[in-house]
Amino acid sequence: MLCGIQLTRLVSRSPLLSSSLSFSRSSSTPLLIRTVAMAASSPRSYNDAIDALNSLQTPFAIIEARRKAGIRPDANSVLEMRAYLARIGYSSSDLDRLGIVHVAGTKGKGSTCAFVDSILSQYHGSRGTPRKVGLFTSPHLIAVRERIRIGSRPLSEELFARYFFQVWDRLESSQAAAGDDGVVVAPGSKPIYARYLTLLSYHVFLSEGVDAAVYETGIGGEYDATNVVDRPVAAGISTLGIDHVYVLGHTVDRIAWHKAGILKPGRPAFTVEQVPEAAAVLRERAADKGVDLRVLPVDPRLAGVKIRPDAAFQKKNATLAIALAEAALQRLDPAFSPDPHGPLPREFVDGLEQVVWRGRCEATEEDRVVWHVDGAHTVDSLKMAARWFAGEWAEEGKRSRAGPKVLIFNQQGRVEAVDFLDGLCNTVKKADPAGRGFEHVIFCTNVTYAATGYKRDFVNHQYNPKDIENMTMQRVFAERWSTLDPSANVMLIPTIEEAINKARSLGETVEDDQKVQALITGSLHLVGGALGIIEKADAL
Ligand SMILES: Nc1ncnc2c1ncn2[C@@H]1O[C@H](COP(=O)(O)OP(=O)(O)OP(=O)(O)O)[C@@H](O)[C@H]1O
Ligand SMILES: [Mg+2]
Ligand SMILES: [Mg+2]
Repeated sequence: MLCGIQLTRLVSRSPLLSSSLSFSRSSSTPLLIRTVAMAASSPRSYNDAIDALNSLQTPFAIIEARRKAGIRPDANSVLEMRAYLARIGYSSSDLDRLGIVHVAGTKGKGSTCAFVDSILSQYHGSRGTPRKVGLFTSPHLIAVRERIRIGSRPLSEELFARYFFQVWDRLESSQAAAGDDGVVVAPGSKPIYARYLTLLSYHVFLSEGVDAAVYETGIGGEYDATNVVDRPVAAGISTLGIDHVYVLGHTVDRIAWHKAGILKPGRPAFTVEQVPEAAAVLRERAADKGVDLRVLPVDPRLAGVKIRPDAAFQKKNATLAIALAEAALQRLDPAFSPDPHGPLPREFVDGLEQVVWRGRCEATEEDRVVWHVDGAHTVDSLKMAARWFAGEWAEEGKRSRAGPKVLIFNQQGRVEAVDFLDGLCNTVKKADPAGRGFEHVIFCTNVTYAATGYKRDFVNHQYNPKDIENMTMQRVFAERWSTLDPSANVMLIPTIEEAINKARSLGETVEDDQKVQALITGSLHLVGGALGIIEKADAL
């Protein structure tokens, strides 16, 4: 026992750092070369591509050094992306062929993009327009390839590997020392992980003849890798709040400044209602750029449309998606004309109702456990997730099935994550008429399996390996939770697999008609790993 916290397995004995990959952080340079050499001589499979991609992650030590030196992404980041784009054979005007809908925001970017994609795919199905719809999102839930979709389906492993190495070879063979904007990137060099995937997405979509591509920004907007698009068919900014404070700044107005970087002169632009500080910055930046930014109240045409979850935040996402899809269709189909007062076209309703966006407010049930899974990882979105869980739990209560509440939580990257816990704890307590919070609270790492470590697609060099081995963050979380709710049974469990097994074993102790009500949240990597284990498969 550790200050009332039960340590379920001795952390020092856990194989946390064993991974399905052959290289370690301490020897990344020579092994990186080996990975590349292997890739060149082998059949170049999907796994080879993921290994090569993982070698492009910035190691923890370099991230730390940059942080200490105060180095942040700046205008050069975008110039470098343009240079890389040129090296793989494209100019930013080639991107015009993609009919890009560009989305930034702190929360709801991915959901909004998925809605737009789903609506456009319905249109494709019924009218043949667009010809092909592409979707680029981040991060991934189960596998890297789901970040690049065509026709709403993740790129196949085969296509991913083929295009991945085409980009790789073009970059390696390029002798150019300067991009079209004069920025020098070393000959043969490659951009880091997220930028490489962005570059790859352009190559995939252009090669495959995509004519409507929906793009989620990675971090921010102004200096984001996706911000090489000069003429999007429309830009949208979803709900703003606090996240990525090191890169974007600590206040919502700084954050809004970055996000507004995707607004482009003369191009349709939309946002939803924002907190006043954010709204003011968006307005100012839009005016500076000569952009007519429309602020959308929740679309009244959504009445009667079954959006999941049926929550205010999701209606905002859907509202933004409708406006973006309308703008894209106006470009593509001269016959299309939106009717702001009439009912939504069938394709919009079907697109919104049938969207698949996994790992967000997702419930799945087994014998003794109902799993509630949500990848929220900011203060605000965790409150949303907690509210959703509390609502679901109340419904289960009406059916007398509500067994004990179990939380499985992790957030690896953000030191401020300990402050996420208060809202989560209190929201759930408030929703229980007896004022009880989670009876059992498990903090684990994002390491997938007890025996084999990380699944390849989740290998992450960006965190301090010692912190993971010692469960440093999780210990801080556990202590905070014990203060917030002394009656909770707080546990530290090293891997996702073991955390799930623990929740299942709690299910063995409940009454026959009851089910453990488990919430898994705090990190999309946690949630993706958990879904893979719960479903015993890659849940793509
Ligand atoms: N508009 C919103 N406001 C607040 N929370 C939201 C909103 N939309 C979604 N969320 C919450 O955030 C979670 C993540 O949603 P989504 O994937 O759409 O966000 P995102 O902006 O792509 O986030 P990230 O890329 O940082 O993971 C959802 O599961 C939900 O709990
Ligand atoms: Mg984010
Ligand atoms: Mg996202």
